[in-house]
Amino acid sequence: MNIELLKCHGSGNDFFIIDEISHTYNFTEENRAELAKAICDRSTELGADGILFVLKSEKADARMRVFNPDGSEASMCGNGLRCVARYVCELLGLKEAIIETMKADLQVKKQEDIFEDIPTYLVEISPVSFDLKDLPLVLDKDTIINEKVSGISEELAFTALAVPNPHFVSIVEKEQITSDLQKKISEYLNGPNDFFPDGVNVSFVKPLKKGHIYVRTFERGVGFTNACGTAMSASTLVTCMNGLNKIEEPVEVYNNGGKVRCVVHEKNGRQSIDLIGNASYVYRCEAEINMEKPQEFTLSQKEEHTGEIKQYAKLQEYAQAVLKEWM
Ligand SMILES: N[C@@H](CCC[C@H](N)C(=O)O)C(=O)O
Repeated sequence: MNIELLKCHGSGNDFFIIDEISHTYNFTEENRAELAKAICDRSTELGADGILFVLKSEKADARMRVFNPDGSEASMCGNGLRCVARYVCELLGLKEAIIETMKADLQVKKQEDIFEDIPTYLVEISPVSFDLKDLPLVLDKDTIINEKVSGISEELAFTALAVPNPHFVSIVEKEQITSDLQKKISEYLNGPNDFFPDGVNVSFVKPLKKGHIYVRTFERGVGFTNACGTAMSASTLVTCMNGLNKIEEPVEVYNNGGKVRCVVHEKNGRQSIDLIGNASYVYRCEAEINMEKPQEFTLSQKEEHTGEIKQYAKLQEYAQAVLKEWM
């Protein structure tokens, strides 16, 4: 089977978009999982943090399904949704759209460029839940908000929230960022453990100065990535709950792949977050894939988006310089 792939990224969190609106691939569920394992494998010519399948929707402008490199399906992906937002808006000639995801239909909108000549989209991150059953996190209580959980860390306090994919967030100091603590906790919680039966995305957040934070995430089904959009959104909310930032005010969120902007909203006691950032294209190619042996693919017609790559490098350089100064 010949499959068209579009390599894209949001904050250096990179994905392949597979368009099932314009093409009929007739993937089975097993095909999707196996395809993710094969083409996201970084030891191959391809490699990515996930696949974004873009499908027709009966109730929205399009539907997004996200698969992690380990073949698991994620309920949401913030950086991926910005890329899908751009793809769908350009495909359908729209400035805003509604995208159906596993648990919610979400609003996406074209925005003013976050940095010179960087295609920028705003995506809605919601619903938010602190109910441990929604992650799930197995503990004999309903929520974990800024609490130490015995058996996970005696040192750090965490907040558990679903947006709606599961996140475990701790506000830390620089020493904890540079230590191997996050790796140890994340690997434990994403292996066989008594707390998170489905694994969890684990983020360390370092406040830089008012309105600016740094977030690093170990993603479930992936490992450390340059950035995780839902994690940066969840982390911004956690900093607002801690009085470090304010609801309705933009927060600049730095990450290892660049920067985004998050705005937390609260209405009738329910929170949602706007995640605003780049949706960049890297290259397009065609892959000849035998679904019986997807790891033995061959590639053709690679076409690079060199202008976008160069432009994004400037944003990255800027973000790195800020981090060097403020961390
Ligand atoms: N990178 C994503 C999140 C992808 C899914 C995550 N690994 C999970 O399993 O929940 C983002 O940008 O939000």
